Amino acid sequence: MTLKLQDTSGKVLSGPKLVWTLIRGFRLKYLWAAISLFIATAFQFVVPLIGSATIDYALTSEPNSSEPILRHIIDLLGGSSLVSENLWIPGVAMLGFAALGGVFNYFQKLAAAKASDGICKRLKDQLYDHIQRLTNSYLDGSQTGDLVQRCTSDVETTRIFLAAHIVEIGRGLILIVTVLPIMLSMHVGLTVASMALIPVIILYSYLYIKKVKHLFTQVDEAEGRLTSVVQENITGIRVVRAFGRHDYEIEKFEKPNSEYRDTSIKLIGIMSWFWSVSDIASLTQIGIALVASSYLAIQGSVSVGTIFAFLALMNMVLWPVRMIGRILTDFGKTSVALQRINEILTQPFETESDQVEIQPDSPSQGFIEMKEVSFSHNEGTPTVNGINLRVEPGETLAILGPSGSGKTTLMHLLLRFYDVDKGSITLDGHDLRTLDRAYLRAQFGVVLQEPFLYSRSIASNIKLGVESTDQKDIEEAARMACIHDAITDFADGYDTEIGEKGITLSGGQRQRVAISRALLRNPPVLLLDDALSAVDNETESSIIEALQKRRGKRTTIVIAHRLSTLAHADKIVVMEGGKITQSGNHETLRTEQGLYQRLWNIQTQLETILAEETEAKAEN
Ligand SMILES: Nc1ncnc2c1ncn2[C@@H]1O[C@H](COP(=O)(O)OP(=O)(O)OP(=O)(O)O)[C@@H](O)[C@H]1O
Repeated sequence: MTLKLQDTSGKVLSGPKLVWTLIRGFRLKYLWAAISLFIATAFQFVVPLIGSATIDYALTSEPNSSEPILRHIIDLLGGSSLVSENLWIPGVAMLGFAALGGVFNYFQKLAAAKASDGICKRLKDQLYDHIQRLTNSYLDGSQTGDLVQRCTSDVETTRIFLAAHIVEIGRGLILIVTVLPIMLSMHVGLTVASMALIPVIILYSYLYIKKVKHLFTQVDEAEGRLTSVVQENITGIRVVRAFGRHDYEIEKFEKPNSEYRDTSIKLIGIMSWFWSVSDIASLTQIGIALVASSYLAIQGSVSVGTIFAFLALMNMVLWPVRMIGRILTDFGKTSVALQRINEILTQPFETESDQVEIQPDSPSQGFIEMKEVSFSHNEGTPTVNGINLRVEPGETLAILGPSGSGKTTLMHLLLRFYDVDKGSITLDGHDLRTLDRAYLRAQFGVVLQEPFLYSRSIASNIKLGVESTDQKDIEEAARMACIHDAITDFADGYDTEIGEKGITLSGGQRQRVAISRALLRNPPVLLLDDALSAVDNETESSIIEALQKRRGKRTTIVIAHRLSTLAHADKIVVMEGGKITQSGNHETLRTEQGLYQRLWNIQTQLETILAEETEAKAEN
């Protein structure tokens, strides 16, 4: 069931409506919790009534005709003479009722815990699912730590509220509704004196929390920033060490850490005032009740037992009233947390498009065409501009260009991580924007510039994205990527765990595992973004040799800086400043003035120098 925490006009829900929507699907559990609570409360307030009746009717022999409830209780216990001679009877009855109250309290807590855990699991599932499908632009602009905090800490704040406080609100209402008539039936004046400040305390709590709600947002956001810094630091700990940036990082951490501390202290300070004032008000209420009941007792208009019952019942009501402050505080925090969660849940999916998306029946032929493609990450300067490219089925295209010239961006546009701003990209003649994204991405085998491997076995990393496969195919893909021998050298071979709980692969090994993963899919189009940058020359030529076998059958697009990786391609394009400045093949570009020729000359000169040095060494 998908939760929507906003109304049809897009306004985020608040107050009771928010809670009511949140508990959808778990309302029966809360109903059972409320019934258990009602029974528990009923048992609990019988206890002071028995005490009161025992004092009045059995001990002090002061029956008061205005308190039929107490007299009725004594009659139920066997009459005043029997009770006064057998004081264990009210004692056992009080214990029994208190125990029964405890049992039903347990039922209530269990039901509320099951409901709140269920609601939060659903919320986390929904968040996780939504994050998988968010647009790349949203993810580019988000801090990972903050997203993690929304999925964990914000959901936890919600869980605590749902587990403890919804039922507390119920308890407060039940107590007020049930205890008030009993108190009124015993003594109207004393009831008014015992309850006079309660509406004031409730109103004060409501207004106060409303006023400081923005502070909850500040604390939550400060915590988000802190989590982001920690997350970033741990991810980049090697860079920090390599550059000796400990002090800088500690200083950088200091700022959000102090900010979090300061906002928390500010909130605690303000909340302490709130608690103190509401405690003083509650104690004043008890004082008023004590003075009033003592006065009435001196006047002789109420019995000692009535005072005992009154004070006990008033305490029972006052406790949830004091809890209202805590409930409202936590509700304030929870609504801020839910707003932050809702912000993610209302982000559009990357698949939401006005155009009808088609899913061709057969795999792609690998025919790619780009016409006048322009795209900009940020408004203003285009990242790529006026790109025209044609890659025939089975052809190998190589892209070369200085850093930041837009090569990776072009590949991301092909995978439809982003949509083009102008122009069009087609696959087999279909505009990418009309193709089903899952179909589109299934046509590509991709090795990203920074290959990501999961903390799982090597085999599971290679077969990622392939429904079912046998070991033979995994090994074949690993052989093509020249990593099979290295894997079998590990004690656990393909079952070797990578990452936190396992071994750490070298940069070149990681790249080759990622290449195996892409090759195993046997995709119509293979995209390699600087995928051979970390492998040695010999391994590079073996991989290229293996890739050549795909030639004519499967399309390959290679982005690289080394000419040795590019030279074999059918077509080579040079990108500079987001534009294609040259295109041809190795032979034509080698002789044409431009970046390719300059790189070729540098490389040839280096080779000549190396050859001369080797010759000189050999002569010596
Ligand atoms: N997600 C993004 N948000 C904003 N700008 C981006 C983003 N990704 C890349 N850019 C910018 O777009 C430009 C092109 O980046 P791109 O990664 O396509 O270059 P590249 O040619 O692949 O570089 P390299 O050879 O270093 O990998 C760069 O100026 C980069 O800063």
